[in-house]
Amino acid sequence: YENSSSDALRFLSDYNSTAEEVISFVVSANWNFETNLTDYNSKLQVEAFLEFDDFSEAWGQKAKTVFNEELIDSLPDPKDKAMMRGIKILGSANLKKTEREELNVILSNMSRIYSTAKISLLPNVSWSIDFGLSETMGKSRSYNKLLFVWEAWRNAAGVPQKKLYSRFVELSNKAARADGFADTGAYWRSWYGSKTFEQDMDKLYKTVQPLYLQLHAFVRRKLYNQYGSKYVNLKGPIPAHLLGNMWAQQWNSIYDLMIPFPGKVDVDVTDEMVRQGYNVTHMFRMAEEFFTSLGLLEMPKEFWEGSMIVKPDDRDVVCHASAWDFYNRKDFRIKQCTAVTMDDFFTVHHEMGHIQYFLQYKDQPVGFRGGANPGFHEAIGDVMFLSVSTQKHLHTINLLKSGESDPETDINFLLNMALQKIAFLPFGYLMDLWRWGVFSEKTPPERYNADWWYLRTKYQGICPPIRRTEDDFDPGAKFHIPNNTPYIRYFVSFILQFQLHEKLCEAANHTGPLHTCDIYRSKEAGALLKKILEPGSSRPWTELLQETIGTNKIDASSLMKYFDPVIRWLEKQNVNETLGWPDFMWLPPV
Ligand SMILES: C[C@H](NC(=O)O)C(=O)O
Ligand SMILES: [Zn+2]
Repeated sequence: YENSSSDALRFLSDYNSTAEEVISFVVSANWNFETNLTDYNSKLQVEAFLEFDDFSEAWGQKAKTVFNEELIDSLPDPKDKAMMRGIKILGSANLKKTEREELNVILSNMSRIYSTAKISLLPNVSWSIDFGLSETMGKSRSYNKLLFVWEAWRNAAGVPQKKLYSRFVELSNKAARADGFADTGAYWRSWYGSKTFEQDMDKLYKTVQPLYLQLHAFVRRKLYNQYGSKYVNLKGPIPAHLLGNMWAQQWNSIYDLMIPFPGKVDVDVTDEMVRQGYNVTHMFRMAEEFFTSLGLLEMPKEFWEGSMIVKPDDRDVVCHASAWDFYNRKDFRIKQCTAVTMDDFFTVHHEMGHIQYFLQYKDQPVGFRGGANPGFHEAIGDVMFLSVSTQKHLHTINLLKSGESDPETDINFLLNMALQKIAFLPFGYLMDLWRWGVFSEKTPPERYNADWWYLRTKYQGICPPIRRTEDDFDPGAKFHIPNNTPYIRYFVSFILQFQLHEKLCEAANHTGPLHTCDIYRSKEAGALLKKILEPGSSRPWTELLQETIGTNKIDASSLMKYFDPVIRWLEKQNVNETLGWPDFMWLPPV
């Protein structure tokens, strides 16, 4: 190739066809490891990632040496410019061979430590996070049993990661800085195309914080009623193990402690699913039919042949659910250790939302097979489930006897949704606030845990139920840290999904409150969604959003509109409550 625009375009098309084969090979090796966590598969996974580094280096160096900035700037199509710029980012291929190997081995080990961590409650009964531990955190109402599980999980899954993680940060930053980024966090934020992304997110969080404070005060009062004044301080942070979830990130498992109007129809249809003999395949087929009812694409046969939808009983796997694009325009899979529950029915839709996105942009060049920004990818499936979880839809699919609602049932429903969506917002925000601090080195290894708990108390208003020291590494006990999956995408998604829901409901000619909208079978809604998904990451997300839903901002007004009835109800419940946690340093007695 020489430094000419015709050669640049030839280079890009050659890259695109070669990249598919290499990426497909790497994804397969990664799949084989995550669905069978053996030493042998880890070795093959690391080797595949090293081959990908060689590929990135070869093509990246060529892009950097043959085509200069002026030429790239002169390319007429902004898509070609963007693609060329992407190829020039070498990532871990910037590192020496020995460092590349070290980095990939660390990532493989952190992933395996997390997914194989088990704790035993009884002799020869050991539980992993997905089978036993999460269920206990959701169901137990014993302060001390919750505490035992909460601490044991952090000892098994978090502590062993700490030294691996600090070395990972060094290597990851070295690679990012060689690409011209300040650190890994700056590289991750660059995917959102905003020079003021950190400020944007801080402003966005401030718009939803008042809603969170109302929910937090209400839930704290209910936990005070349940566990007493010894363990719950009505002016202090809530002990983190009492919220029904291993990470206190979503609180719907303790909804039964606070049902506003008991005796109404139960929005959690798990029992009915089991009664009707639902199996996992049926859950996947139901989700698929929701998408095809909108005129969107069905799952290809390779999906049904290749997916892993239940936990195998003969080997260790990464159970945390995920959706996979093999970048060969043929293989698309979900890996999920699915149980017949409403929570898992939600996750099936979440993961299938990713697959639908993959299918819609599969004919884009490889470099554009991604979300318009990562928050889009996390939002699609959740938007579908905002319709599926309505009484109207659950009645339509025969999981509820009546689709009729009334104001009190609405409050019940909206509180349950608030415990999933509003409770999540500070957690979704702080996960990468902590990591951006780590990558920028404001948070050095000797302050990993202290800074983590400062953010957990500052934003979530929760506190550790027992003393924490720097021998602990509590961030490591949350999947996305050892598995190096960025997280601000979920914060963006949990707000964006209500904007999309509102516009899809308009397209579906929905009338009435937003929270009762079900877009099922609306071809108009499907057509609008298709317009959002097809471009992948080939266009700036702000332009795409402006063109499709009439705004170029992530904005919480739709979320506030959806939850308005329950926020007003909470404000009434909280008239005598302290909002926030002025006793910031309070801790429960051990
Ligand atoms: C919200 C996020 N979802 C996901 O990983 O798919 C989580 O589970 O922590
Ligand atoms: Zn996801």
